Amino acid sequence: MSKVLVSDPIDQAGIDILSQVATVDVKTNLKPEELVQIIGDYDALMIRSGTRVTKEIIEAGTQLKIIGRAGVGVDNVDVPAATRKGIVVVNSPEGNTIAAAEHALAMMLSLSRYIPDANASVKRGEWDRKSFIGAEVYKKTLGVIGLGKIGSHVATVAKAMGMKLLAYDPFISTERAEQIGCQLVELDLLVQQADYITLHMPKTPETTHLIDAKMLAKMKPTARIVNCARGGIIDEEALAVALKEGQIAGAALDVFESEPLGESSLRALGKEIILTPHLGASTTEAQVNVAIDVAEQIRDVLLGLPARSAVNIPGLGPDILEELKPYMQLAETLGKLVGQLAGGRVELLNVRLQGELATNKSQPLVIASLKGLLYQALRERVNYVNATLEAKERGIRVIETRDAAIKDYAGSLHLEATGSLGTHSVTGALLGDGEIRLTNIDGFPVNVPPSQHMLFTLHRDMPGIIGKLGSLLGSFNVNIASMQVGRKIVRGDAVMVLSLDDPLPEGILSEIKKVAGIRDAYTVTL
Ligand SMILES: NC(=O)c1ccc[n+]([C@@H]2O[C@H](COP(=O)([O-])OP(=O)(O)OC[C@H]3O[C@@H](n4cnc5c(N)ncnc54)[C@H](O)[C@@H]3O)[C@@H](O)[C@H]2O)c1
Ligand SMILES: O=C(O)CC[C@@H](O)C(=O)O
Repeated sequence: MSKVLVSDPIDQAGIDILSQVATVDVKTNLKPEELVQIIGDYDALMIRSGTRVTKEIIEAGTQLKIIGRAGVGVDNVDVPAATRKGIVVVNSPEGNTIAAAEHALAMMLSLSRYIPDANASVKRGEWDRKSFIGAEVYKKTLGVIGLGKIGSHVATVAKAMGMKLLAYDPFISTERAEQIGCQLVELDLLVQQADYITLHMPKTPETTHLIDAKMLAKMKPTARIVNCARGGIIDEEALAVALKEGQIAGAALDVFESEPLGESSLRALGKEIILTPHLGASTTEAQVNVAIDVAEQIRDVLLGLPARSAVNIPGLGPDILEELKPYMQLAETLGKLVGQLAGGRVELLNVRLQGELATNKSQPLVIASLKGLLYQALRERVNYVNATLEAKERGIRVIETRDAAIKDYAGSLHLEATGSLGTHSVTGALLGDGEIRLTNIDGFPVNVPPSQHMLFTLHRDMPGIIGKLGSLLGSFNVNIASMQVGRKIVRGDAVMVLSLDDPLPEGILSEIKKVAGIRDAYTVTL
């Protein structure tokens, strides 16, 4: 019989499902070194946010087939390490949506009426009615940043309470926002006009400290902000200053840059702030939902069936999976790349399956391309199961073509994304050893392996340009690992593809675009 280790508190409904097919050991509060010692005995690991599944733990899990995260965020799992070892990582993308949305709404109302402090004062034996004069949300403007599953539910309920809705989400279409009753606006306008702001996007390099001192300074002095998404989207130090100096009226936080929250200037503030210990998903209903959702997937995988919400490996039959697995990685990488080159909102994705990939069996590669494309917006919430639906909801049209006659490589994949900022294309193939090669960028032939940090320029092929770019990167202490120019004619238009050892520091992209001969530049993180 298989063995499952449950290392965080999980609802009994989940344990019951696992017990149908496996021996289940519940061992919570394990130290990392204790987990490394025992994980070798287990076929599956089920966690919540309390267990950090590091590379060391994954390496020691010699029998591990699946890691199940009872919740959305897999930020506590080293997914690349699991993928390398062929371990499926599954989550529950929707099980706690309502719980998190209701927590955000509860935070907004509590903040408006000072409920936590008023309650504490009565419990201290006081009867103070003057200190807790609140504000109504009716007819006020709510700015929703991140109009995905949770943001949409918050917006729908807020509308029913008579609020006017603004939304900012660079990956959502105007039509989709209007369906939910929101006016899609730029971020600056939202923060300037909103009486209440609620955050519902993932934590990414773009959203980290998105709400910083400058952004807080743009808000109304009566504005109140709620963060039930991820810690670090708000700069906590800047927020404490803004609240102390009365730049904004209030804030309610469920999530923190570092959890559990340690020493923090936020704790010293008064009734203008509410702090909860990451309780967004903590309802009985949500915990039952996520436990059942993830336990069923662990059960299925242990029985040799596909998982329905795999973050890393698709829920396909083992035979097709085996055949397509290397190409799935290619498709996802190309999707990530073309999405970042296109920037902003993508409206159309053209996927051309070439050479031996031009068969019906390759359809999952279209899904993998979409998963890669949507990763920028949705991070671990997009998977092979929901990618098509998420794309449809975002108004992304997908055109799939097949061309068996293109035989530069045994099989290759060409993606073209058209969005609000223009059209970009990438082509890629696999070498004999399974290594990915980018073979064409925006119509220019190249031959480069993808790397984590990349820089692409569109420029005029002329003497000195490579040197200028090299010294500019050097002056910012950015090390170039490799560089290649793709051109069609000498001294015509060209692309330069650079693999960098380090991420590009902020501000450098605009400097690069100023170099004479460079028309455009894009950074990509894979
Ligand atoms: N507090 C909790 O316990 C709790 C519980 C569940 C989820 N969460 C968090 O809530 C957040 C939202 O979850 P969800 O299920 O609604 O996710 P989702 O994927 O359905 O929606 C996220 C939305 O954010 C948008 N987005 C991405 N980058 C953005 C940017 N730079 N600016 C604005 N919008 C951007 C995406 O387009 C997407 O529409 C996530 O961070 C998730 O981890 C917290
Ligand atoms: O309570 C939890 O397990 C975390 C919930 C939430 O942040 C998630 O990512 O699903």
